[in-house]
Amino acid sequence: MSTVIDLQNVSIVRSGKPILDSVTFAASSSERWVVLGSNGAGKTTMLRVCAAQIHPSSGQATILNQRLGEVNVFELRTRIGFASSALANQIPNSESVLNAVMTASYGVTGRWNEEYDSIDERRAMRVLREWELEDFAQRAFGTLSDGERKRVQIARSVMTDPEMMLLDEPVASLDLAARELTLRLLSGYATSGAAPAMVMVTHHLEEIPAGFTHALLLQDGKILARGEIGATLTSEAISETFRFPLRVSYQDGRFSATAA
Ligand SMILES: Nc1ncnc2c1ncn2[C@@H]1O[C@H](COP(=O)(O)OP(=O)(O)OP(=O)(O)O)[C@@H](O)[C@H]1O
Repeated sequence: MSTVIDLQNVSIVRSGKPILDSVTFAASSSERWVVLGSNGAGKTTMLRVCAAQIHPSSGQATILNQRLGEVNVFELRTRIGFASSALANQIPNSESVLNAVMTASYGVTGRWNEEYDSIDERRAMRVLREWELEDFAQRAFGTLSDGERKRVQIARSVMTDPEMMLLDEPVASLDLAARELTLRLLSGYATSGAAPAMVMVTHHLEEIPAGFTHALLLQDGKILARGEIGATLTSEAISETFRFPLRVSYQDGRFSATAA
């Protein structure tokens, strides 16, 4: 077991305001974290620090044993799987699904002049199969439904066999069937022995895949609570996080919340 994320007093300041405020957080390779918080709490910002996409304004961020500010982030990013809508928006609509996944090998979103080996293509096809996307391999990315696009984002993020996987709202806005299919696949991946460390951002307890082990609650850029998932996702802590009285339930590995 090794530490994959080590944030020490990390602050991110934008327009003179701290949007992450002295965050100290560590995650190890055997942990699957969910990050919850209301709109604007700083979840995506924190995930982008972990993805080596932004540097702390102050404090230290060490990702996969590389300290941000002292390393080539382009190399580091190839070791990190990152699935987000912002990244998916950069994939050209005309790109085939196979290419949308395969181009992750080069850290690019559209195919240009890179030379791919047949091994890249075989791996991309295997990843598409694992995420139940093989029938879409030759379809243009722009013709997919939201649910299919979200799964392509995830498939793309695992293409490089990453040492850490970061997911920004991987099932937000999906219909019930698409959400449950994606959560089942994510849960299977999270609980397979080969899975890397995972950190997933979401707004909804219903969107936490079974098998996630830890939770972190953010509010106004600060950590309110963190720890083992069952002990952290209490009605009290979730009510405080969302500043609304909520009751948390747990059944068959899944959490849910309703107004108290
Ligand atoms: N470049 C920027 N300049 C100024 N403010 C910013 C900048 N980037 C983010 N913010 C602000 O920082 C806060 C945290 O943003 P972030 O996207 O991390 O929140 P979030 O918890 O992911 O929110 P949501 O759940 O709505 O996606 C927000 O209030 C946002 O408006």
